[in-house]
Amino acid sequence: MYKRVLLKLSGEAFSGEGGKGFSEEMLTYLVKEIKKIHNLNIKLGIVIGAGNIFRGKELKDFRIQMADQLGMLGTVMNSLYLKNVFEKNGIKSIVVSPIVNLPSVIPLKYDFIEQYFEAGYIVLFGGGTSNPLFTTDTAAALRAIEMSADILVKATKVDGIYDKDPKLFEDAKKYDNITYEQAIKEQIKVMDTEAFSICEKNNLSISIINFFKEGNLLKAVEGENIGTKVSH
Ligand SMILES: Nc1ncnc2c1ncn2[C@@H]1O[C@H](COP(=O)(O)OP(=O)(O)O)[C@@H](O)[C@H]1O
Ligand SMILES: O=c1ccn([C@@H]2O[C@H](COP(=O)(O)OP(=O)(O)O)[C@@H](O)[C@H]2O)c(=O)[nH]1
Repeated sequence: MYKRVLLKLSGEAFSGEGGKGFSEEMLTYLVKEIKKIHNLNIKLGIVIGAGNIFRGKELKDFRIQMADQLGMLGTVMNSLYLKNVFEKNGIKSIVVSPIVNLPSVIPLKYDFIEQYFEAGYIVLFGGGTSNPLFTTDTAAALRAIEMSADILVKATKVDGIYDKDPKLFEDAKKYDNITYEQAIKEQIKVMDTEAFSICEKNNLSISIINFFKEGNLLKAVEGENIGTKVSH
């Protein structure tokens, strides 16, 4: 079982696939899935996207730098939202972010992260990488390395990495294992090339799983390869 896990959650984990906003049903499901791994006494960091609010690319009339800043703020909003949901369910968490100064957001300081873990908090990393032109996949890779995670779990809406987009091609074939090199060469869209590259350089394995299948998150943390594992 992995002991230090960075979980990348799409904003769609809050809204349901393809949706916007916050769904009560989805949040109940999210809490149930998180409780299964939180009880295992692992050090858990979470990077949340903002696809349920803004994705920079979706704001067509905006300059991308502007749109991406809205996206990054969205990730902080989601982090605070999740902190509140966790609180109501007896789960201790803390929001850290380099981009905003708010009373319930703690500035990102590497030296303190371990103390939050030791005190039993889930650390919610908001604000992405703090730079436009990136996505939260890259932020997840960065934070995973910074917290010395054993694994980066990308919980998304497909069962893993396929030889082509499974949402578009019925005959797409899933890889159980793939190297970073192959993922980059084949320009696999499920995660940014930057994220693959950061993980490759730092020898951090990635587990791509379908978040919307009950029990998948627990299995991934227990080390079962239920989706696709990206490694050397
Ligand atoms: N080769 C591929 N294997 C798996 N998924 C792919 C592939 N190419 C494109 N995709 C698409 O990538 C999507 C997941 O990426 P993305 O939408 O960025 O996830 P998230 O919002 O969870 O960060 C899937 O819905 C899938 O349709
Ligand atoms: O380092 C970052 C991370 C995120 N974003 C912006 O925030 C949005 C939300 O993140 P993402 O698309 O990764 O969300 P997800 O698809 O995972 O819900 C992105 O589209 C970007 O516009 C950004 O500019 N820099």
